[in-house]
Amino acid sequence: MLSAISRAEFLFLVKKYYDVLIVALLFSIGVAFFVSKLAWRKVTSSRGHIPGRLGLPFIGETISFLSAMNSTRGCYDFVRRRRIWYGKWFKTRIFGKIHVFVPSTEGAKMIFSNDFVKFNKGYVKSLADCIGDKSVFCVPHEDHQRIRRLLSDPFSMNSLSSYIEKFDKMLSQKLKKLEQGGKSFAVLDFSMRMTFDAMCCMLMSVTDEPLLRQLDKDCIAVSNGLISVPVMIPGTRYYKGIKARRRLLETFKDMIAKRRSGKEWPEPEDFLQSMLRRDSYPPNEKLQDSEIMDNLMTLLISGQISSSAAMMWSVKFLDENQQVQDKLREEQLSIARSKPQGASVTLEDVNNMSYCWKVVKETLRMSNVVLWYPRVALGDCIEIKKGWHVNIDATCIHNDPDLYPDPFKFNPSRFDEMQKPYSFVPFGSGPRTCMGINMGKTTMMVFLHRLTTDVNTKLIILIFISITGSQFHHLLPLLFCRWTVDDPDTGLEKNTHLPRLRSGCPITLTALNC
Ligand code: HEM
Repeated sequence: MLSAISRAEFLFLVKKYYDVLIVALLFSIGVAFFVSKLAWRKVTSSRGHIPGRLGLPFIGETISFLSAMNSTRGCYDFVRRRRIWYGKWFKTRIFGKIHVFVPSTEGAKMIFSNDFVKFNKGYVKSLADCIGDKSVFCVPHEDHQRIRRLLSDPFSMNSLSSYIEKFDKMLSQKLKKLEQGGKSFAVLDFSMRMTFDAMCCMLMSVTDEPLLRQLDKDCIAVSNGLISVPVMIPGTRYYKGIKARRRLLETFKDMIAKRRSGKEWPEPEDFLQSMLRRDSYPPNEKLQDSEIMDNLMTLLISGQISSSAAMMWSVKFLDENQQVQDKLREEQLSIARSKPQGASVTLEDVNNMSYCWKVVKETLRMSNVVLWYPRVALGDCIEIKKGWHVNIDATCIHNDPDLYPDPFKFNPSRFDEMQKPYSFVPFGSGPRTCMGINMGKTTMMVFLHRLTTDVNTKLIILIFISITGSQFHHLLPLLFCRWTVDDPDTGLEKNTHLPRLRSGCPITLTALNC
């Protein structure tokens, strides 16, 4: 079009109609402002204000929140109740801060896509004190990008591939022992230990059992202190978290010193080594020791707690939905049959587990191991004021019957259909999306593979099937490893920000059901 008129003609038109152009420009700006205002109004509430109760200054509804935290219904009960009283959008005041719960895909989109621009991560003092202010969770925007980029090594496809094989070997050995023992065990304890050991091996090549258990104990104490009252009183979660952090830092410092002096040199290179290799790199291409240590802690804790809770919920949901379990077992057995006896699961196998991935997605949708994602408004944004906390309520989005018909039914096949944007956000979205998304996903899939296929009697059954003929193939899923949940209690753990069964979901593995 521009080429159709000459420069001189263009200048002539601008000169002649400049007043019309200015009016058109101002009009467009006005329209854009009006449209964005309308969009945000639609996002917040049709009534133009956010309902809710702020209560007394500072205290607000803190006591109700703490009492929900301290109940076996879990802290989301606080949100659930207010949603019944005020509707989907509501505001409240907790520990002196105003919080708005954002329950819609439009709201999630608005916030996720404006991360660092209009919103920043919201976190409490105890979190920064326990995990460290150099953690990727807490650092400001400028450092966040660099740290995130430099932390990406363990999440490359190569690292993931070797992680899967190591994790699988570890897992199948431990499961076999448990199945032989025939005793009840809590899935949560088991999955916490498995994920922690696998992360320690990958990040720092630690395999020594006493050291692993000490690190594990300290990381759990740090994780328990993340959301606590930040006062150093002996016996409190905060106190224990800070003490555990100091012990962890000592151990990490010791490890770093040994590696720098050449006393330890892991082969193949692990995450810590890949960080130390950068010692002579320019500042923006390496992490300082304090950044390495805070982020080691961050990866160990975030890698352990969310994956292990999700693994526990998958066992619970599959136990309550035997048809889904059978369908999953069928898929997993066909993968197991296509491999030599005793071979490890590979990344390629995981990529072929399409139904298993749907089971994992449905588990994450229903369990909501991260209930909501906290952000702070960096400026006024219509009804939201600067400094207010906005919580993207993933739980509400995942339970929305308009997005997920019959939302409390465990139905992995609902993921046969494409999801609407921002309607499935168990790993967050945008620049702060979970860094371990593939690791978390594959950890769960390898776990489900072993749980549904692995038994010592596998070979005997295969021989039996091949002798008796292929017409019995459909019985195969019935013959493999099954489990029974030994405690039907649905109460949740108290005083935690993660929904986890207080029973830890005890199960007994049974090799044969015939
Ligand atoms: C099923 C397992 C997992 C779930 C459901 C999960 C979920 C999440 C969620 C919801 C966030 C926060 C997003 C936000 O605030 O917007 C997050 C952040 C993060 N996750 Fe995960 N996660 C899982 C596994 C892992 C694993 C295995 C690792 C690492 C080994 C990991 C490392 C991280 C890190 C480092 C962040 C902070 C990212 C940032 O702020 O830039 N996660 N995860």
